[in-house]
Amino acid sequence: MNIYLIGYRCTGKTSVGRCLADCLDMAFTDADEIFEHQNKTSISDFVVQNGWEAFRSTEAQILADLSWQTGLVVATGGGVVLRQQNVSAMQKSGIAVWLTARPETIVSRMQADPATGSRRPAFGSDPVFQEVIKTLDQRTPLYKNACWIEISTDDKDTDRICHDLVSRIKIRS
Ligand SMILES: Nc1ncnc2c1ncn2[C@@H]1O[C@H](COP(=O)(O)OP(=O)(O)OP(=O)(O)O)[C@@H](O)[C@H]1O
Ligand SMILES: O=C(O)C1=C[C@@H](O)[C@@H](O)[C@H](O)C1
Ligand SMILES: [Mg+2]
Repeated sequence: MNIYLIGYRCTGKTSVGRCLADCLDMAFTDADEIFEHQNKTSISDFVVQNGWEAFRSTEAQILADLSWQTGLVVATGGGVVLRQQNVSAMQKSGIAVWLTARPETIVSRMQADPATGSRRPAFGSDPVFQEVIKTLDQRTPLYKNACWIEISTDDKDTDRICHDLVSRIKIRS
């Protein structure tokens, strides 16, 4: 069984995922890192050259490959729920945990993280706060539908989130 961390940009999928894998003695993997490694380019450069649909297709292929493996904690990309085939692959091969955060939290983490320029290209021309509100509005039902557990990451450090998550996974399984 795999544990998939889903949620918007900067909700902490990568940070919490590493900690969770350590705590549960599972292997950690990050779909965005695999993407950049396989394509030998940053996500931002890939999207500029090939567009978002090409990104989504490659992302789906990576997810499908991971879903054949077991014992993984997978930090997914923030848009993984946009394709139903990804949701089905996650549900067949494990459980999905939805990490949430307020839009203000997301924007402040995005602005502080040096990886934003290369990993989190804008979806359009909206100012970042508006983009976050609009995209969360579209995706919230998709995250909700895909997940087994939902956990807020506001005002908590990664260790605390990880600890809470381990307890909740143990109670529910
Ligand atoms: N609980 C937290 N408290 C404070 N800062 C956090 C927390 N979780 C993550 N961060 C910070 O937010 C930034 C993004 O974190 P991370 O890369 O784990 O998010 P992500 O959900 O994997 O994002 P993406 O979808 O873009 O891959 C990092 O700078 C990280 O240190
Ligand atoms: O929210 C999104 O659609 C994305 C989030 C990142 O993790 C990357 O997967 C990419 O920038 C797309
Ligand atoms: Mg990540």
